[in-house]
Amino acid sequence: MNKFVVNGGKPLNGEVTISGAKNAAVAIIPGVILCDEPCRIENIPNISDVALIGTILKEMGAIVKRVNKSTLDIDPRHIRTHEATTDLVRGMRASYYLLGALLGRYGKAKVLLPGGCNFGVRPIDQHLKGFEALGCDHEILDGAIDIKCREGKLKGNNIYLDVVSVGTTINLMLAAVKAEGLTVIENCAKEPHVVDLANFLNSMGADVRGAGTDVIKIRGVEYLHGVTYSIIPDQIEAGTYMAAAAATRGRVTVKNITPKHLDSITAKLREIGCDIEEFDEAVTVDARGKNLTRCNIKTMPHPGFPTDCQPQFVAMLTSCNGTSIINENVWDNRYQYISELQRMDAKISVEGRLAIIEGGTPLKPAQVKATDLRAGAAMIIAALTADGTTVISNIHFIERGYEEVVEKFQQLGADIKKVYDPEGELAESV
Ligand SMILES: CC(=O)N[C@H]1[C@@H](OP(=O)(O)OP(=O)(O)OC[C@H]2O[C@@H](n3ccc(=O)[nH]c3=O)[C@H](O)[C@@H]2O)O[C@H](CO)[C@@H](O)[C@@H]1O
Ligand SMILES: C=C(OP(=O)(O)O)C(=O)O
Repeated sequence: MNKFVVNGGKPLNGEVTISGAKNAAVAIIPGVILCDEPCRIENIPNISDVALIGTILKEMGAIVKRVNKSTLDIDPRHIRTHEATTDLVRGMRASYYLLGALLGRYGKAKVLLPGGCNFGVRPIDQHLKGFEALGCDHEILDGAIDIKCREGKLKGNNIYLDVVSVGTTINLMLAAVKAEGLTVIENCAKEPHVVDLANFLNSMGADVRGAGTDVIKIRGVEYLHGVTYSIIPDQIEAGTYMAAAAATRGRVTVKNITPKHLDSITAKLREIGCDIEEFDEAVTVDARGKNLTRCNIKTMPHPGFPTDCQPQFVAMLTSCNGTSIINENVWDNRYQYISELQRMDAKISVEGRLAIIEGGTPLKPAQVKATDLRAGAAMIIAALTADGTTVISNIHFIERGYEEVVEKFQQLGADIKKVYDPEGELAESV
């Protein structure tokens, strides 16, 4: 089992280049299924979730070729099945986008229920309600969702989402792009990756309007042509390096980003006392010599503070003076990692959706594990602040969403390496 070994206690310094956004890539790649011609997708992050969705598409018959580290050519014309029932589907959350894409192409889909990070229950009732409104019936059979259009082709409709859901907004956009007539989705998610998918679909000839607002209108089209499309930068990867800069009292310039996507993150870093300088496609976080102080954070759908940066900010706030209160408002159970931070002597208590951090006492090195993707990133940040050697296991979670995480932190001066530990393999298998 691979582990990260981190010798912490040094400020990060320098520049880091952010990769393409995981949560856009994992929507756009299945989106290619809807296209009637081959597509080239650029700025794809080299992460395991992307490898997984690429392999699933290949197994379905698509020709997927890596042109270089960040570019994939995908020819969906050879896909001959509306089914994705390989076990790989359970390895990630975003495999549920195969439902929308296959429904849009075939009017039917059979896809295993998805996996992804465990935050307690992750329902898909809103996805299914939306598909039903577009004219589909579904049943759950052998762990798969089997869904069929009642009349062969999906029909546009008005859909009001009961909760603001990224996955539902994206899945319904995928399903509706080739449906008959007009689909109106209200109470949509507004995340940058929702807008990126809409831009991708429109570049192929779709008619999607309003992405980035509460209401998205999609008029179905018959044909989508091939394109070359570049994925947006990863807002959450950027936020992770920004939090790490603050936690270590360093100075880091995060490059290849869209500063607007980071507004809620830069606002919090300014509030605790960091200097932030914004450029066209970069932002510098300067925390050198600062006496950083507490803040409160409530996670919200975009443009609110992203839940996917919550663990990284909790780890960072352990180093800031005063009591910070976090309100995790999106997921019921996204604090499993806090017991790992407590191993490092973090003074954090959890009361329902609140995490209360008594900051300002240094963390101590320990053996910890990543309990999920962003929790793993939080462990790296915590380890970078702790004087001594911290060993992080379960790093496959981190590799789901961070490209070259060791190399990028090393480039900022961190003492971090990946090691293979055969004993760990035994320990983790029991
Ligand atoms: C692959 C991907 O992009 N994953 C992201 C996506 O997950 P995902 O798309 O799964 O998250 P959603 O936005 O759908 O979930 C938001 C909230 O809606 C609830 N809900 C969702 C769907 C549904 O049918 N019924 C329902 O009640 C969820 O329980 C949760 O409380 O957005 C989350 C919120 O920004 C992020 O944490 C994930 O990183
Ligand atoms: C929770 C996340 O991903 P997923 O929904 O794919 O599990 C994430 O990116 O932080």
